[in-house]
Amino acid sequence: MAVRALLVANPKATSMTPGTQDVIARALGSDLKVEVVSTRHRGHAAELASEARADGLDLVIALGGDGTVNEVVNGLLADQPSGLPVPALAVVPGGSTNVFVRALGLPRDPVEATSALLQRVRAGRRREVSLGRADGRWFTFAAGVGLDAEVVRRVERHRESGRASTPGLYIRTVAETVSRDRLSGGSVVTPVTVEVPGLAPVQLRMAVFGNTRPWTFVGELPVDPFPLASFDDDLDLFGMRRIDPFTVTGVLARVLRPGRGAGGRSAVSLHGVTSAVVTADRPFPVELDGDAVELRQRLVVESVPRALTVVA
Ligand SMILES: Nc1ncnc2c1ncn2[C@@H]1O[C@H](COP(=O)(O)OP(=O)(O)OP(=O)(O)O)[C@@H](O)[C@H]1O
Repeated sequence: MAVRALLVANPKATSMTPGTQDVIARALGSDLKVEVVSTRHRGHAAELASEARADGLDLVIALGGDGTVNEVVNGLLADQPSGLPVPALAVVPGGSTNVFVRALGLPRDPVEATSALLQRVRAGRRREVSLGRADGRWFTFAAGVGLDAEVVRRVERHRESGRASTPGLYIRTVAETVSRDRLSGGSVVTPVTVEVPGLAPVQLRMAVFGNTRPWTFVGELPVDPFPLASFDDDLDLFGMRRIDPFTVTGVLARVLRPGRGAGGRSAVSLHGVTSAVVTADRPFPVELDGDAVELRQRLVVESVPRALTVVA
């Protein structure tokens, strides 16, 4: 019997065109009984995924960037009557960075990825992956606070004013945020306190909880501050005590070499983090899977093993 699937396509994702979506939908339709819906607004992908579960579909395919994947995951795992099976997730990359799908080992090119995905569907290749949760909201590869979240927030503002999402935009925004923070005496990036059970609280200017590796990419280059992170394990924490230009440049130079980790005196690295609480004196920005969410004054982060089945 053909697999019943829903393709949730974000037409606003960076590398999506109507032609790409059409070609991918037709290719998937050759093997699957697939319905195609384009998202019409932020949050729509979550609604569609939640409905797909209620309708008893086998598979939900996200076509877009990491924001679309994040929404689909949150829709699939949203509260529903108990016992309702959760459809498996598959992803075809259509965004700018596409961290989750690349971490699953699928090609970056959407057409190549569709072909690889169809082979895996035919072979019945599925795996369970761990996920993270931040104040109840699911994340697939990373949750960040401090410098990282401030940069994401600023990049989003640039994108709203028409700038394209490119590695250069991120690098310029990191440099701009670090130098403004320095000139303002540290008031641009809110310092946070991170508490992990069993360890003394630590004051950080940046903290990223990673669910897989690499954390992200700069173009082709993986950024790999937590080389032990894996979908089969709890979370990793990569933190920085200082974010002056010298420290940031040094840490960046290390994490751009895969497998080495962050290291250095100002970096904090922890593997196997099951939960953490982040607090600050004032509301601080948070990013989940590369998208800014509402400011928080306290954030509870937890690891959820074997949370979701994916075709990979
Ligand atoms: N029709 C739409 N109009 C405006 N925004 C939308 C629409 N559909 C989805 N979105 C929003 O677009 C945002 C960005 O999408 P997504 O992350 O998939 O692409 P991207 O930013 O290009 O990729 P990446 O995260 O890999 O850089 C998501 O947060 C999603 O909520």
